[in-house]
Amino acid sequence: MDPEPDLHVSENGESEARNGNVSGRIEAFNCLAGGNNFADVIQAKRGNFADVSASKITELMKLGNLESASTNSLFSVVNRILEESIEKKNGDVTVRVASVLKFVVQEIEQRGSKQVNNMKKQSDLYKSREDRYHSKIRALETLATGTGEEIEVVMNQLQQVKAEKTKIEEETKREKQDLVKLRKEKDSCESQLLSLNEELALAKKSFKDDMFQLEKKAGETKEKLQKEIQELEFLLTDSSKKVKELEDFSESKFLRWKQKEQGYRHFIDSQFGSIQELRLTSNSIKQEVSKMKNTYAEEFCRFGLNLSGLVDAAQNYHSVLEENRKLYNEVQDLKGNIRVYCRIRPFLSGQSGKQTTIQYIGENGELVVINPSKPGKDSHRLFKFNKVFGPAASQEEVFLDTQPLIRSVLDGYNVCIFAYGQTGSGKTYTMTGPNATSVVDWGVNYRALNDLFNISQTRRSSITYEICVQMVEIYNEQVRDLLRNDTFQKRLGIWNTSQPNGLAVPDASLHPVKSTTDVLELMNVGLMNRAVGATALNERSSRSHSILTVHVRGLDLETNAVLRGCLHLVDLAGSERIDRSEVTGDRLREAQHINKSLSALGDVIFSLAQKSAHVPYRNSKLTQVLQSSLGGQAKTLMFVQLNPDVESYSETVSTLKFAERVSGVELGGARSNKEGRGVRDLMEQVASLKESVAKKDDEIGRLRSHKTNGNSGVSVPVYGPASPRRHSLGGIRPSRRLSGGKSSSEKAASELDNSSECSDKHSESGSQQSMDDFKHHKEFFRQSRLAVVGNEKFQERREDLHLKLDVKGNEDVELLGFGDADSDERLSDISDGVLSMGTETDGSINSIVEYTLFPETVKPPVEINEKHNVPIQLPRPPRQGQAGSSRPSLSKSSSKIPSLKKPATSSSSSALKPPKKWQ
Ligand SMILES: Nc1ncnc2c1ncn2[C@@H]1O[C@H](COP(=O)(O)OP(=O)(O)OP(=O)(O)O)[C@@H](O)[C@H]1O
Repeated sequence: MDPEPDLHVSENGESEARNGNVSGRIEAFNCLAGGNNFADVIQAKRGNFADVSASKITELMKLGNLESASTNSLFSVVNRILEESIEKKNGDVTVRVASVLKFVVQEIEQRGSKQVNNMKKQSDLYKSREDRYHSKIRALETLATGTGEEIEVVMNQLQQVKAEKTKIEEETKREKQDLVKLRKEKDSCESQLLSLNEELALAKKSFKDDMFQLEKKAGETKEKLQKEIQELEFLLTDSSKKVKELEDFSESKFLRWKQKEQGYRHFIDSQFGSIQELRLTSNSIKQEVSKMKNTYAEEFCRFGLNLSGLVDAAQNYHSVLEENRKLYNEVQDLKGNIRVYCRIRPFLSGQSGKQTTIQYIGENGELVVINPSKPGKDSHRLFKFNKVFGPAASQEEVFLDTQPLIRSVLDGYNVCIFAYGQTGSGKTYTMTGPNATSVVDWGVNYRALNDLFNISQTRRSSITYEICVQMVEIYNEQVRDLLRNDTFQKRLGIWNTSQPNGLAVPDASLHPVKSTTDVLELMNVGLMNRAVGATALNERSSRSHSILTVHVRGLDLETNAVLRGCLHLVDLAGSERIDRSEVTGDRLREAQHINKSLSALGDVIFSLAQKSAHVPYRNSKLTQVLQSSLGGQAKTLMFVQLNPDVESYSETVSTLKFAERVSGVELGGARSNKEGRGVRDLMEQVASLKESVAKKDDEIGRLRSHKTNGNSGVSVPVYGPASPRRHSLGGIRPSRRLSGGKSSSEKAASELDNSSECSDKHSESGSQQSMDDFKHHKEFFRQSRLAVVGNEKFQERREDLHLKLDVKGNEDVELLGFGDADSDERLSDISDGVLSMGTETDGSINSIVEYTLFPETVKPPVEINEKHNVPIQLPRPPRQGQAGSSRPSLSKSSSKIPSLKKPATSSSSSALKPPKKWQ
């Protein structure tokens, strides 16, 4: 900090140097002694200069406060004012600031001019002093020339003066320098002043603009406020009016409410009275209700007890239904009905927009198809089968219902499963499956064999099984072995009788298989060899019937009994009409053959349904191959495949009609091909009996000749052949046919009675041995008749034995009960002349039991049609209390089980009508 100068500048501009220092004086000039006062004022007002009123500032200026302020402080004041004014941008402040600035600038200017004047005056003063000193020097010089001493004094004085002079000169020099500095300062002040002026002008301008804007805004706001005030005033007047109205209204309402309140009070009083009354009555009602509640609770308890019984019954209803279904199937099994499962193919990819003919699929095998293109009364058709599988049914579901049938092959039954339906309806899909490599997609064939292997493995400790397969196809009425490549084109012969070993095509190669893998390999070979072609209905259509035959031979390790089962798995060729498949040439020939063979299949089935004496198996290779499974004691299952497309409606209906006829066919109860030890013992017994009979015959003959020779006087009557064999062949059979009313076993026993009587009568000297043998035989039949009621298998043995004794001689032993002979003994064109006799029973267990238990319900006697040597069924006398046959038809039996009743369709009776056309 500079020391505060103690120099005063008088008003007339003369400065008095107290310390004799010029620069100090100039500083003192700059830092006005009285400036402290103004600076204090400014200091006090710093940052709040806007609040200094204009009058006060003018007052301050008038008082000379500014004059006494230093230039630096004035500049700093100006700066601060400008900064603040820029910050605040206040219009009023700007005006005041402008005036202050003007004043300050004027002051600075005045000072500058004053300083210049002072400097001039000072330099004049110095000049005059110098002149005086010069004259003094000259005077002294003149004096010095007078005396030496004086000279010395003068010289000293002169030196002093010179020193003073140099001092003054130095001072002058310094002052000059100061002057230069002051000038410079003045220049900078002036330039600062200029820039300040410019800034002031700019600030003025911007302040003016701001002012204008603010004024404008103020005007607008004022207008707005005025408007709002007007509105508010208007609202105020309006609301006051409303308030008045409301007051009036509320007053009138208040009056009305008061009136109402009085009315309600009256009403409440009266209501209160009536409530009291009601309370009393409700109390009495409550008491009554509680009494009633108690009685109801008691009754509910009683009802609950009764209902629980009903609930149990309802819960059992479904199991009963299921049982009914099982029983129905069992009844069908016992009758030997062909089982029919219907499977509907889903629409294939790209067929999603197609209309379906399937309207309803029932749980109990009901199926309703409609013809959407021909709506009307007759557009709906109802069919009923053993089971209907919808489009969503999986391969596994389908097989689950087929499994029991396949398992019975291991118990020695013959089973035939075939798929029937138009081209592309899914026959191959069901039988083989779309992809042999995927187990999920496996069809019935693979699953069946897999199952056979699995079961045979689980039974291996008690029964050992051998399994062999054959695979043939029937293409254009030629049978081809699909598993023998070298003889692929070779035509195979078909045995024209049912073979004891179940080999319908003996020439076809027989392949032993030990695992499912073996089967898969063989079947792949077979499928590759199958004749396929494209038709308008299917890209890769099977143009042949393929037959996979599985032969099973089981040896019971305990009893040594041998089981023989045979499983035919048949994938028929498409059944569509020729015109639909749009084929010509070779394809036409194929289609004709296919249709012919399917038609022959229909004829056979129809003949079987009608129990015709003649079954035309020979009309096609297909029926010849399947003879053992269609007419024998086999279990048969048909898959009816349907294409749901509405365009296939007529095919679908004709397929369903065919299937319905098939489902009505009774083949007779299936029989197991079991060659047990008991049977073998019996056969041995029979053989020894026959031997002893033959011996007796010889003996009798010998005795007779001996008597004739020895006693010529006594004539010995000559009888016909005394052997039971000849007797049975000649005499017994016709008598059996006409005997009526007796069961086969009884008849056999009576025949034996007759024969023994005959022996007694005619061989007076017959040996005791022979008599014993016959008695033993007779006794055997009696025993077996008693046993049959509880033992069906024994019954079968007995019948076998009866047939053996009755029909044939020694050579029949091999065929008894083990082959695939037609148990109904219907006359087939294949067995013409071999099994020419009829029989009283249809060979089924049912009928045998029926004969045994109800001898009066025997079948009508059969007469021989002389011309054709064919047995003719005579009308059967109606059984007591029963109008029809002793073997109730399906519809009759099902009428006893309401849930299983067949739908009353026009085609339901068709099983008894000859088909117009099978295809
Ligand atoms: N249940 C099903 N689920 C899915 N696709 C099926 C089903 N049934 C059939 N298909 C498909 O329908 C098409 C025709 O089936 P498939 O070849 O088995 O008929 P098909 O009756 O054997 O014909 P063809 O008589 O010409 O041999 C095939 O593409 C098959 O994969």
